[in-house]
Amino acid sequence: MSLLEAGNLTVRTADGRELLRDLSFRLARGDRLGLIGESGAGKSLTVLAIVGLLPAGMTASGRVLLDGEPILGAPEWVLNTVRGRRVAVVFQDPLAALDPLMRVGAQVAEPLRRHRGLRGAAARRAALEALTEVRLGDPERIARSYPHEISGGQRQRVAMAMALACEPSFLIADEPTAALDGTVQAEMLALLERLVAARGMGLLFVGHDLAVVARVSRRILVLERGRAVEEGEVGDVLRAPSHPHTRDLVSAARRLHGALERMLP
Ligand SMILES: Nc1ncnc2c1ncn2[C@@H]1O[C@H](COP(=O)(O)OP(=O)(O)OP(=O)(O)O)[C@@H](O)[C@H]1O
Repeated sequence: MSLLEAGNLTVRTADGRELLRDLSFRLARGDRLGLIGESGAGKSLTVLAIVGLLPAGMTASGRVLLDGEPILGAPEWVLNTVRGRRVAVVFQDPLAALDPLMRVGAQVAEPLRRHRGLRGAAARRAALEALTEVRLGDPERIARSYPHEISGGQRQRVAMAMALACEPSFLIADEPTAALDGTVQAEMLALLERLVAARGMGLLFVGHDLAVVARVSRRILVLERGRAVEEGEVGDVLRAPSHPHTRDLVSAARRLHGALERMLP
């Protein structure tokens, strides 16, 4: 059985416009699928539809199964037990996931309280462990800080610690490194790869940068204007892209890479 299965997933606006059309894919436990496409292709709506967080007025149809259990259209109380415990999402902007008025440690402890019933010292200890696992130096200090007192890279690690605290089997990372600069981005990707491998989680990695998506994914699904246009193993897609849109993405990435190579001594 797949960890996640999306079948004919379609998202419509209130006035009936289809923003995502007939998207179908499967993800096995421990597998890594990259979802790539230009701005506006429908990547974020795919993520929001899976976790039942579409903007007001939009509706999703089709199937989304998690471990064989339908979650699309499931009542809110069911989704509340799924989100954060079985499926976790890390978004591009960690500030959006963090409460500016709450210390980091208390925020990381929150999902542990809600889903695992941890309280007091046990919750604090588990939160510190979660912060240590994402390789944050001096986790005690970080736990005492407010979000604005730590760097952007540290905030994204905190968001990752929150996402992973309850040991979900499925992680969705929606452009998690897009707001970070080069070195911090590379460190974050290495951390993500290590944690996904160590825990055997399924990963849906969303991005617009082919080099980044190809690095962390085993398979890749290309979206164009709300439709899947190509799917395959990363190596195959990079070597022999079959759809014109994929060919454009690959040649753009090659040009960028080639330009860098030429600038190097
Ligand atoms: N709240 C909304 N109301 C109306 N249309 C929306 C809304 N959110 C997104 N859309 C439209 O849906 C389409 C897909 O948007 P989506 O955010 O999923 O794209 P994306 O691939 O994630 O792009 P980006 O890389 O820029 O985040 C776009 O045409 C966008 O304009």
